[in-house]
Amino acid sequence: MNRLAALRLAYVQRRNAVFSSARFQHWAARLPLIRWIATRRAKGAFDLLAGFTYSQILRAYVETGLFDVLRQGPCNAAAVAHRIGLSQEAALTLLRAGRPLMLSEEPAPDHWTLGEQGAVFATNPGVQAMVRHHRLLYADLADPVALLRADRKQPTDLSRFWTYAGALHGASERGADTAEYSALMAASQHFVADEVLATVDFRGTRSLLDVGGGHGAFLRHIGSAWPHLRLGLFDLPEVAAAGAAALGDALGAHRITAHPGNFFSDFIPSGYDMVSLIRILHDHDDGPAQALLANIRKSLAPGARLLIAEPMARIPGAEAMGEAFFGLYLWAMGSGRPRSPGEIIAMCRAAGFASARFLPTAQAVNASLIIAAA
Ligand SMILES: C[S@@+](CC[C@H](N)C(=O)[O-])C[C@H]1O[C@@H](n2cnc3c(N)ncnc32)[C@H](O)[C@@H]1O
Repeated sequence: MNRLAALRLAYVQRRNAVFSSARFQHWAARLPLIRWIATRRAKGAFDLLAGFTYSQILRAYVETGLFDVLRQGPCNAAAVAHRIGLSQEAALTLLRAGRPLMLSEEPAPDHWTLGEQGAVFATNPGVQAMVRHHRLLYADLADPVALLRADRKQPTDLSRFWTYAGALHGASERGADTAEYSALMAASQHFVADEVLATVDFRGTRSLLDVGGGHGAFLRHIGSAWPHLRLGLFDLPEVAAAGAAALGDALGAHRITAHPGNFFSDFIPSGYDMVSLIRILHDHDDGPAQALLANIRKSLAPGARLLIAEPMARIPGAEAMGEAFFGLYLWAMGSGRPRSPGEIIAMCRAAGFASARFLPTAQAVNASLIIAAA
């Protein structure tokens, strides 16, 4: 351990000893400036304690259709109850529970409307699809210690969801089982594509190959914004075929090439001057992720670029999204982990890329970006 790390460690141990002393807590609650900090910390601590309740309130808003009801205009509790199929008392409890979370608001007595957060959720089918999907993670996290002790050796609700979908370990897609995950990915894709469009200039790029491109939602966004781009979609055979057909209908078949294959064991087609990996790398453990990067690197001519877009770990201001949320999500899924930009850049260099750099985005919870050049 170097001197700086030793000093940091000593400081953190000393700080924790002070913070955990009952005398310090008593004193901090009384001194004006410290009290402000202590109150904020206490609120943070309470949110940690109670956060699962907030998420379940949100889920109830989505699953009862309460957002849709409130979206249509002010409504009294009796009408809300009738429309979402709850007793009036239960509906009122839910309306009131969502009020401090800014999901609902009561601007005039018994006139309920959407709150500030509610207005965002209500108009966003992608976020609502995520909320619905999280019932699986919630079930897997019911006993978090058991989940961790199982060391990813036992199936979970999330691993079943993704395995049926054929998304992991190179399994083939199995017909209707893919519908739920494809719809989920497509519904949430515009968050990622918007970050990419706001950050990356495609003017000098002639062709783009999306590896693990699913049903083509990412290419549809980028291809609509940049009509000169020739587009390739690489995914497991059944996915690539369905995705390319839908993309062809949307953007014109002449612009689209389907590349069915397994990105671990098949060649990645060459001739593209940009390859994208959108929400792919974090799904895979270090060995396969490194092999995938090397496979892509082999396909690229000098100067061609790789774009990686996904939620990353250790992004300032979005730390909990990375290591807390995605850390546990991917653990429960049974494969992959969120990586910091530094880790991904090191992996790109190890795969033979000449350079790799981090591009910050406005909303890191949607995705951060790395661009690597061959
Ligand atoms: C998490 S989804 C991401 C889809 C899309 N990139 C997005 O952001 O919406 C993972 C995608 O990788 C594909 N995939 C998984 N394993 C694969 C493999 N071994 N070869 C090719 N595609 C694979 C899945 O079919 C799926 O479309």
